[in-house]
Amino acid sequence: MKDGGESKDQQLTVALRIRPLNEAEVEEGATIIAHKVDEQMVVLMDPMEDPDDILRANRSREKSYMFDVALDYEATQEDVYRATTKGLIEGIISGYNATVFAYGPTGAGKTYTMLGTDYEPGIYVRTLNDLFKSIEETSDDMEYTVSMSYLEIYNEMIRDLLNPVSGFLDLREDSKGSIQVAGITEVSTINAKEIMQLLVKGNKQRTQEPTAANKTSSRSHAVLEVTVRQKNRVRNILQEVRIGRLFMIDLAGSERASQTQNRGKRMKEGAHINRSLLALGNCINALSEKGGNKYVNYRDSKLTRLLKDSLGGNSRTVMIAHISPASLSFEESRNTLTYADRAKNIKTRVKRNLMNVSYHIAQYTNIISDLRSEIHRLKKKIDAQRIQQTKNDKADIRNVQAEVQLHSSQYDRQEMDRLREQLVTTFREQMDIRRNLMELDNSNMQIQIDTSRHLLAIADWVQEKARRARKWREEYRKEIDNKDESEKDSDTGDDQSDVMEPPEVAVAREHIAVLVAEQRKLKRQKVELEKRFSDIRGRAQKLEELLPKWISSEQQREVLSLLCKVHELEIENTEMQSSALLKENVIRQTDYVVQRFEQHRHLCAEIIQQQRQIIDDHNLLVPPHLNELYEIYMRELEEVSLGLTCCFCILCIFIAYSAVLTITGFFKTSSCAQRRKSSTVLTPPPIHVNGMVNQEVKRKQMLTGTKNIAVKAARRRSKVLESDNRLRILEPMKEKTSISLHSMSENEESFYRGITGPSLTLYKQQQAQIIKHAVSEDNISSSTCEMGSHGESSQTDSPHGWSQAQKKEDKATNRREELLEAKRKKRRSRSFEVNGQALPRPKNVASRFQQLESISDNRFAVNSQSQSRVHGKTSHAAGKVKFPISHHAGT
Ligand SMILES: Nc1ncnc2c1ncn2[C@@H]1O[C@H](COP(=O)(O)OP(=O)(O)OP(=O)(O)O)[C@@H](O)[C@H]1O
Repeated sequence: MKDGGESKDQQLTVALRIRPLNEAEVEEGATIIAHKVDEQMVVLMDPMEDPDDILRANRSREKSYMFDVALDYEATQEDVYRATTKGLIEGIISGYNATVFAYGPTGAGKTYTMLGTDYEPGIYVRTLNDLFKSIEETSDDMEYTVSMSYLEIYNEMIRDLLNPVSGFLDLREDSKGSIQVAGITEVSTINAKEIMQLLVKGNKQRTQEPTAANKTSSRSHAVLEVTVRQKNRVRNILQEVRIGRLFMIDLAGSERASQTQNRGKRMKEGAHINRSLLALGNCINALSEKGGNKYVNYRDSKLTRLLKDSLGGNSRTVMIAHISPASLSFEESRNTLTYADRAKNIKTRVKRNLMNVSYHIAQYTNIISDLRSEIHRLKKKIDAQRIQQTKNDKADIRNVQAEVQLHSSQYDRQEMDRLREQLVTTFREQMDIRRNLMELDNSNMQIQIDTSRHLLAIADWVQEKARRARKWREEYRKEIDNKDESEKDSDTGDDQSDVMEPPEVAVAREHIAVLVAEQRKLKRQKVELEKRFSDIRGRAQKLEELLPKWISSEQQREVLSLLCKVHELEIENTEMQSSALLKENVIRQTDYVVQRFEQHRHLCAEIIQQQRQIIDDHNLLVPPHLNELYEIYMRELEEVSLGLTCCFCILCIFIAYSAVLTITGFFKTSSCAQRRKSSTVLTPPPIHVNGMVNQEVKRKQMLTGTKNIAVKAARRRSKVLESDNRLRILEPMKEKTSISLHSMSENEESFYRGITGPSLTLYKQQQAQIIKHAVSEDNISSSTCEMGSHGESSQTDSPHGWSQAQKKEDKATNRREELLEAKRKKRRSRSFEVNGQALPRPKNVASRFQQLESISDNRFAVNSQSQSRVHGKTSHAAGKVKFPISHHAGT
């Protein structure tokens, strides 16, 4: 399912209805305390107020409330319907979700509003009538299907009101996060009359008991769901299916035990009702809080779980609050008004539910139906042939032999019919399994997409945390600067930025765990299905082999083989559909991967900027090739109004840049100097070079927020790379890293020796390991390594080494380019793989990958050139370069 258009925030509409005073209330001498002042305002007066009581004069509990609509005893059912629900119908038909729910204490008139009476029908009937009218008006162009379900939540259990014998049902959250009632009866209807009959039938099943507060008190929450699916009759290439859902909910009334005088079973019901309404109240409270990270606990009751989308998700929602005007109900009315008042602040985010069904899939369906009619025709032909043959046999008196053989041929025919039946059954079974496998693949894809969505939410939080940590550090640094030296020594500077993880992130983690479990389950199911499929296929093949033995005429044989062919085609057809859907999902999955790269880019940019800031702030001298890399990075930023592809190549530069920082131990050294200057030290992330972490750097890293972000970023980066090996991101990285390692000159090495002193041995060991790893993993990187090292040695060994080295470098660059081109070709020809299945690569994804590949390759070329330049420069300018050692020594 795809989102249709933009989503927009929408405020919950709150209406208030005051019912007329009833006989019982009049008998008890109640006065009217709730008044409608105007179309939107109501006033509730305190019945305890005594105008002559001077002491209470300033403690008035009279209060006025504003709502979207205010209705009193004068309002008819039609008025209520028009003011609250009529406006939703157009939206439902266009594919929006909507909810109308009646809220209020027991006996306040909720069922009257929603269901009404035979003479004064309520919102259910009026809405459905109008809905069908609208459908009829547009049915020339549009094709509609309407289905409905009706359930009640009684004592925290769900009952199907259209099929009460089905027992209690469970609520399940599907992979898209929307709540479904497992096993609920969904009746497809074609007209309003039928839906009304179903409604009446369902209502009879609803739990209703007389209580002291209401003779026909509903002891359950009733939920009527109507789903409208709409699609254009004229077929387009991309056919849209709009799905609008309407929930109409008649809640049970909140009640006070004293008022209802309930005992035993009734009291238990009341407790359940109150519990779920309390949960609803809590959700309303949480949702109505403005700003901040609000956590809404929908899980406390079935009612709130079911209303999740209506309250906080994708739905236009109308709440009709009900109160009695009687002075006896003051407390209940006040509570209801307070909740309704809060509910006004709730915002939902509505979007149209569109499903783009590729018309090609519809075409495949047409092919299937064509094939079916072909099968039908062929079967008829077989029968006709059989009759004809029998007639001929009887008419031809000369063929005495045929009479003799009649028995045996009849036996043959029976046997063949049996065989044919078996064949058809096995084909049908195969088709079913194929379809199930297709559905499993789809669900699996959906799970992967959802997992990515949740991972993104977690990644967002990690970034936010890093931002907060940075802010805190800056403030802390400022504070430290303001303090004098003695205070600095005593101040340990505990990190105050450690903030609690928001509930959404915890929920995202929970969801991921659930999704992983679900994925495992699907995998098991798939294995089973595949096994069954291969068994059935084997059986079908055996049957096909047996066929010719039982067939008496050539014509019949042909017909039957055609029949088989038809089934084969049908199977192929299903496979095509499956692969089309898979491709669509792969595209969506790729979008998520791209999003994740985008996030990485932001993180990388931040780290680079921060590190650069430190270098600038403290006038640190950096090795020239590092500067070179930084320049390329900055150029890259300036050049383009960065598209997606650039985030990838910048990420690569960042990796090379950080790898150089890490490998050279630059920050190790500068951090020592830094530490003496200030208490805040930032270190680069431990970069995974061909899967290894520079342990020395890791050990030296200070306990700052940067470390956490960097470690997480590195981990995430390596995960992303693993997960999408099609991008072959590691190769340019490896190449870059190995080049940066090997293109280091003797001078540079001595420079590092000077800086790092004792850690040089360790650094050399690591370097050797990295190179070994790179060589064993990739031919290209190994060849570049070799080339790099040759260039170096000739450069340093010979006095005329520069020109020779230059030539060798050029040769090496050419060789590298050749190898890359070969690799690129190989990559392009490679098929697009999903779950081990080879698929042709979809056009737009292929072009996106090509962009990424070419940029990464270009980047590599530029980078390797720049490396060569750095190489040359360093050896020439060795005498001029002022290395950080002087800075270090100076400090
Ligand atoms: N606006 C109204 N006009 C006339 N009668 C009404 C109105 N509202 C409610 N009533 C009557 O008041 C009585 C109680 O109403 P209703 O059963 O709808 O209350 P309720 O809020 O659904 O109660 P419960 O939560 O106990 O089910 C019914 O007899 C109903 O006909």
